[in-house]
Amino acid sequence: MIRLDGVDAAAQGGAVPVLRGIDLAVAAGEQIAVIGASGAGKTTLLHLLALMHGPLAGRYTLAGRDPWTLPRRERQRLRAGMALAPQQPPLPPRQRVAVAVLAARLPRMSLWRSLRTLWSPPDAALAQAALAQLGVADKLWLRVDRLSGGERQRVGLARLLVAEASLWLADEPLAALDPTRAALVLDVLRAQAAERGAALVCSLHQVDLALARFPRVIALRAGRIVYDGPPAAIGGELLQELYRAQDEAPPELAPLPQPVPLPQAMCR
Ligand SMILES: Nc1ncnc2c1ncn2[C@@H]1O[C@H](COP(=O)(O)OP(=O)(O)OP(=O)(O)O)[C@@H](O)[C@H]1O
Repeated sequence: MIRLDGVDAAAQGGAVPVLRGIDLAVAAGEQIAVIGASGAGKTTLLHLLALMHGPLAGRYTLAGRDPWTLPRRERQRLRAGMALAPQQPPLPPRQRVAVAVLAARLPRMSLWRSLRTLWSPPDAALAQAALAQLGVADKLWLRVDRLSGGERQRVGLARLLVAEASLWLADEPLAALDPTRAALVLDVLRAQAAERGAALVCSLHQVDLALARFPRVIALRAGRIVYDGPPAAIGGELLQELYRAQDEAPPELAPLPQPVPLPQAMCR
């Protein structure tokens, strides 16, 4: 489905390489977790896969073609086959949840149908079914700015379920959820992606869930893939190495200056 060969890439809006020498293949219907410390390049990798920006070096191949050599329209058509759920879903605050969810289907719709969807969503039942899977069906007609952080995140994920995409990219989809809800939501994402035959690439800080629920795990450290394979072969040493910066003792702080005693007159 997708191949990256020797790819260097900057973060979106950046110019210097954040990812270096990335070799990676994503097959149709595969489920992959991407782990790594903050700043390791997980979001950049997901954005790169989603065709949000091209590589600085190396080659991106989708279904045998390099999308970055195609006309923009053609590339947009390829992009319409992918759905990205960003860390913070960019949902218009005054929009109804039903409209926000169904907006994920707009790239595949005619102009007339997309205008109708935004005005009076004809597929509200579809949005409701997706929201129900994620435990937020009762929010269908609520305004987006009335949602809690965790509800908002699940509305963002409901967009994957309705998007009719063959590649789902979820960037830290559990960040705003409590541990019980996080495991349930991850199971729904995995089951629904499998049912629809979509590949799922998911960046996660919950390493335990990544190792327990995904058949393939990619570990990034400082923009390089340091592991790509089944979770069973990931040892404690590799995990320590991945998150080493977090384990290091904090730098010794210089002592704070002693408070200067105020003159008696100012203390009354
Ligand atoms: N617009 C930008 N310009 C330059 N550098 C950027 C830009 N955006 C992000 N970066 C840098 O790119 C690196 C990788 O960022 P990225 O968001 O991909 O990491 P991440 O692994 O997803 O982190 P986190 O787990 O904290 O979300 C970081 O060092 C970050 O500071």
